[in-house]
Amino acid sequence: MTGAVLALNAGSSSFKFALANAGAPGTPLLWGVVDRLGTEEGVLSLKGQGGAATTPLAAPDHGAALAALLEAIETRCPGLRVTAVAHRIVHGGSAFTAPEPVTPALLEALEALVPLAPLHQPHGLRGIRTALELFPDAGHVACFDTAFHAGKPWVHDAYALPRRFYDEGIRRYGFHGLACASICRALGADGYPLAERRIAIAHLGNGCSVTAVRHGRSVSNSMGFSALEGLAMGTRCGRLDPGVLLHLMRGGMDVTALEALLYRKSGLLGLSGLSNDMRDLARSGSVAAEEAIAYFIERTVEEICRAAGVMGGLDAVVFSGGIGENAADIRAAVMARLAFLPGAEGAGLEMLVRPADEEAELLRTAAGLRAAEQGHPAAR
Ligand SMILES: Nc1ncnc2c1ncn2[C@@H]1O[C@H](COP(=O)(O)OP(=O)(O)O)[C@@H](O)[C@H]1O
Ligand SMILES: CC(=O)OP(=O)(O)O
Ligand SMILES: [Mg+2]
Repeated sequence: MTGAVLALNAGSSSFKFALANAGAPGTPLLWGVVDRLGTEEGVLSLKGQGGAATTPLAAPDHGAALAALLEAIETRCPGLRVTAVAHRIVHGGSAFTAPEPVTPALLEALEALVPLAPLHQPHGLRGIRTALELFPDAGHVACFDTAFHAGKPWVHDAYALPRRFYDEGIRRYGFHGLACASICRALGADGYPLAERRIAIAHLGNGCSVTAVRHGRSVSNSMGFSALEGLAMGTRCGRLDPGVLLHLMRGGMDVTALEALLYRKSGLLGLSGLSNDMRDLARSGSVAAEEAIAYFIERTVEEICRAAGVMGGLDAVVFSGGIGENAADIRAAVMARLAFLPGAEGAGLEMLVRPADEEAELLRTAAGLRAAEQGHPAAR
């Protein structure tokens, strides 16, 4: 009996898990998500062992979501021995560019990055602490959103500040790396000629980014030092002239108020005055909701064009994330604007849709960790 591996993924509007036999991480036994965190329409969805089910959860926060997920695992897979847990940690900073076994020193280092990812890092770390208590005999490994982008060219890693700031870690790290890695792996498995292609991964969820991927490697990501830069997101502002920050600070706004403004009150929510959720905006019909959607599309087009420029051309756009996977009208609007781009061998720009399967990457890593501990060749 090899035991089971568990993946925990704390997103900004969702908490997800997947559970698989250690010997078959590619076919999860049970998968679940608590979605629409912080709203009255929270919902727990489960698939796999025990069948598909959805249950409403009023105003769940990340803590309540994690508890509901762990309870579902216990109820649906009683007595299962979890031998390894892989955790999505959004920010690895400059020190962590590959999966890291969880140790007290690692937790301390990751805690120091909480201010750089306030919508994610505390919840990822909460997942680790809770799972350490629940599965004390399992191996735990932290996997970083930033890691996929770690090898990108310096010009896409630096801000034009004095050099010492780069040396101090003020860099454009980029995020959504586990999602990008899962998409590249899935494309490769489908026989897509990734090694010869320039693709833009438009990860459009509650957090949104565009990654330029050439020959299967990240060249640039629209997010930067934090997961604030780039596209307009559910509640995050994306691109903003830093002069606005100076102005607001001169007007008396402190760090706490600025953080709340930029991370929690802006983006689709701020523009529409209604909701961070594209589903709500799509059915609202209000002028402000329409404008928020138009703004979202415009920024997405701009960032995909930037990716094309960076790679000297573009062969395909891959849509993923809650919006990218589900909102066909948003995809169509973005692709219509990009129709002028020639695509591979002049055949037109290709559009692909792939799930952001961060859990798949995490399960693979967890299974590899276990195999490595047992000296098994599958660890390679
Ligand atoms: N059917 C849908 N149509 C349009 N947008 C959707 C749909 N389902 C989800 N979304 C959007 O996706 C977002 C959640 O994206 P997701 O990638 O699951 O979350 P997270 O960024 O928290 O990981 C929601 O806030 C909503 O804007
Ligand atoms: C990094 C990030 O924004 O992640 P998510 O889209 O899961 O919130
Ligand atoms: Mg996500």
